Amino acid sequence: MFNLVRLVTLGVTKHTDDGFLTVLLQNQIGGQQILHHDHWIDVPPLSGALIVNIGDLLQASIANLYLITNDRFKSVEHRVLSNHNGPRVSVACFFSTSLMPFTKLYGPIRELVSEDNPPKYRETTAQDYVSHSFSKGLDGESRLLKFRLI
Ligand SMILES: O=C(O)CCC(=O)C(=O)O
Ligand SMILES: [Fe+2]
Repeated sequence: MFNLVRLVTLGVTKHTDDGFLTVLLQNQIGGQQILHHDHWIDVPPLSGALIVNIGDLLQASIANLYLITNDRFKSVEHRVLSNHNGPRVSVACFFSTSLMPFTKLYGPIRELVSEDNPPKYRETTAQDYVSHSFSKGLDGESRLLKFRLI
């Protein structure tokens, strides 16, 4: 249920992750930043600490055992700056079924929607969502817009 992908990071432009959760270990070089109220904040390297990022699918949808949060949780915008203090290594586990051909639909969890808080996203499979993410690339605009109802 997860993909282990990261290798050596040379720098990554602003984006959110397209799965449910990402768990990440970075070495002492640092470089990751999150966007908070329009300011980039360093995520300092802490020996033995893991970074856990919420991804788009957790923000927008929910599976029976996960959550579908209808924007209650937000996928964090983040980026990685490369610097010249030494080789940067990060190891990331992306929790998603990604491009596997599963037909399970993810949409806002019933318990979190109401007349006052209607669903903000239409249902999608993880495969369709990640295909959209791959074709869109990291252009700085949220991929969730395509699935947004209101
Ligand atoms: O290397 C990092 O710190 C993060 C990389 C990242 O954001 C990603 O692969 O999605
Ligand atoms: Fe990321």
